[in-house]
Amino acid sequence: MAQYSRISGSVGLITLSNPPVNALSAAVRQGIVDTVEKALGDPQVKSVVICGQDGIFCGGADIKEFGKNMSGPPLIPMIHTIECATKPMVAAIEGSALGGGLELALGCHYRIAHSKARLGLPEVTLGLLPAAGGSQRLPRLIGVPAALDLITTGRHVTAAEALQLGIVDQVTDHATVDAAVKFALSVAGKPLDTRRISTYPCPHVSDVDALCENVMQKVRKSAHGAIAPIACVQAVRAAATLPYTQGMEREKELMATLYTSGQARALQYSFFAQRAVSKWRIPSGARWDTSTPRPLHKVAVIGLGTMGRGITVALAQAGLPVITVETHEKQLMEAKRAVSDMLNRGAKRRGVAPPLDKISYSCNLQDLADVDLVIEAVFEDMTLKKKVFRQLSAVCKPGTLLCTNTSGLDVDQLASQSRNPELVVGMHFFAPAHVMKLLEVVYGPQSSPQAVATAMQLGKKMGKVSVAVGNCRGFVGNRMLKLYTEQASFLLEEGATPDLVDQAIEEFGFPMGVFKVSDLSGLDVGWRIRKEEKLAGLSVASGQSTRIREGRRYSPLADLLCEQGRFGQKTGRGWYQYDKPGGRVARSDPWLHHFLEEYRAQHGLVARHIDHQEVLERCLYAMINEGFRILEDGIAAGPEDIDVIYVFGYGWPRHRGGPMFYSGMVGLEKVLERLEHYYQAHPDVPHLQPCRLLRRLVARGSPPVHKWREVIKNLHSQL
Ligand SMILES: CCCCCC/C=C/CC(=O)SCCNC(=O)CCNC(=O)[C@H](O)C(C)(C)COP(=O)(O)OP(=O)(O)OC[C@H]1O[C@@H](n2cnc3c(N)ncnc32)[C@H](O)[C@@H]1OP(=O)(O)O
Repeated sequence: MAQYSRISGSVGLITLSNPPVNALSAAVRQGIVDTVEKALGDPQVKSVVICGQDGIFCGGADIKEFGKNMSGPPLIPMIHTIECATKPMVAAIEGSALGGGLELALGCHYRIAHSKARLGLPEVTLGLLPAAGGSQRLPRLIGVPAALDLITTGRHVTAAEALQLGIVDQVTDHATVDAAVKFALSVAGKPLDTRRISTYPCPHVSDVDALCENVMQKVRKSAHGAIAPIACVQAVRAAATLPYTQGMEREKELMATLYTSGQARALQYSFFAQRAVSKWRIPSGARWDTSTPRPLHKVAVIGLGTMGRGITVALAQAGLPVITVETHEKQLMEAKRAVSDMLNRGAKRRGVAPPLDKISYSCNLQDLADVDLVIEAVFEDMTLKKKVFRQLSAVCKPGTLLCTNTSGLDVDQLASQSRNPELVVGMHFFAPAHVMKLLEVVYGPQSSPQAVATAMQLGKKMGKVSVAVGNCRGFVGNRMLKLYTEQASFLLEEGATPDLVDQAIEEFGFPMGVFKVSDLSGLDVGWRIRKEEKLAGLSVASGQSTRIREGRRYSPLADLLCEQGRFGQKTGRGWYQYDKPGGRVARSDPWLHHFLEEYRAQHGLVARHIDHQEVLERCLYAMINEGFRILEDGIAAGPEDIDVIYVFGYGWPRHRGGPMFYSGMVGLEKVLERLEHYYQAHPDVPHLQPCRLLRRLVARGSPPVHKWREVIKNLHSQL
């Protein structure tokens, strides 16, 4: 787990060896302890280089070991021994030095990094802090403000930035280990007193309390209830105000609270869930490791509205040649300007050249004859999309993959319009498409393994977290969201206000409450869909009660607001009021409260007191119940898929893992009991009826989330 050799006569070389990222498992830590002892005890060795096998220094502590009984040598004394060594210790950093990996490097006397290496202390993203001395050494090395930035955000820095900050001593474009060995030879025998970071005083900051308080306030605002960023500030403050040994005590104390917290469990689950979804498998038996994606030389986007433009930008930024098509020259030119602006802004931010030359613009569908993949992003209208699919099917070369960007339309219906339905998949992007990380890749019963693999790989290339999901109304994300927003409206009917509901949701950790999101995205979008579905507007069958549609409870509140022209931010009025159309700051609206009172009076509803707990239970448990139904239906392969969709696409607080993980944290019995309670109170809301899988899991003793797949498999085999 750590190999030892002597090279260039007097350099001891320690190579961490634990593929794929050389994580510091118990065996690796033991290997380091043993090989360091060997190197220090070998009189021939005058200096030591520590590197990692296969081009990566170290991805940090082995996250799989967290939550289990820790065995093997602990990191802190191991790093302390390295720092106290009387022979120069040099870290040769290639690939990544993250978390415990960087802490190990900070224990060394020198650090040489390859120019492509990335360094960071991302523990905060796992609900932890750098507790192997990282929170105490980094501020001593680079100063408190820079350390606060790196430790509270967990961001990775490039080798160039690391050099500028003073984290590394040298950056090389050549073989890193060779450079480190050369360096180690040059420093052999030199005094090390000035190289032990733990002995450095923390660089002076004029008002450390004010600085830390300022950062604390920022962190509190952006953390949405996450505790690790706050502990990170406290740990760095200890480095700035206490001697090293006392700072280490504080680091340990803070870590002890985080290490066993539910938030750390949720964040670590989320880390693995994000990776698990890339290993997709679908009911046809096709899977990630047996399906070969199609090479993409040229792709196309049809329809350059908001979504089409964002998708074009994401494709061009991923380095793909894109041809875009709009119906009219005027719209095409408008879109070209907007796309170019977006690319220019993105390039400026990243300090690179804008990939403007990757995109060509056309009004002629015939220009798509030679593309390998098309993403159709026209208006969300089935008739229009079908027409486009028929045209594409006639124009494109055989084998071209046809993808539709839709937020919920039936992908199978569209596939039926194509000559090759096996080459059709849905690609549900989230707005703004060049920014949002989530992509739902929607497969149908006929989609070929290659089509799914290609869309998944394309998503990855665009930097997205792609999740393969089955075809159903709203797919996974929007299908669940519908139940959440529906409950929110019911709560208004029963006595809540948008302010109260949003406050409860934001306190839970969502960046924005349900009504603020609705105002932001525009109430008219859902209204148009409900009118098409004949749930709203003039086409509603006469004689139907306003509050019942298709035999179940329906809230017409959003429709009524739309009838008044209250579409949200864009009209300056919605569930809230704004200072002007397009205004961003939501203010409570007395008109709305009065409107709700009148509505209740009109329908004989008596307002009752609703507390935050009920808001959360009604909105979140209804959504979670639908998540279980989605698993039951086989639309998502496992709870991780749903959780990743919610964390990356819907603002679910990552430190709560995702809706399915959260239900396990709450306790499945409790979720079941509360759903039963609410279903009894609202029998006209069938979605509150606890579904079979939830009942089955509770009957099986509520196994942890990673065991659910077995229960789901059994359930499917009985159907
Ligand atoms: C009181 C107790 C004191 C305890 C002290 C504990 C101290 C903790 C400090 C830490 O070090 S916490 C860990 C900090 N490190 C990280 O957060 C890094 C996590 N990893 C990454 O960011 C990336 O994996 C990477 C290193 C940048 C590589 O990215 P790449 O895209 O190349 O590969 P992935 O698909 O992400 O990963 C490949 C494979 O490796 C698994 N893995 C990655 N890192 C770890 C890890 N630190 N521990 C265990 N496993 C890891 C990952 O899950 C993938 O596995 P798969 O099975 O192939 O999906």
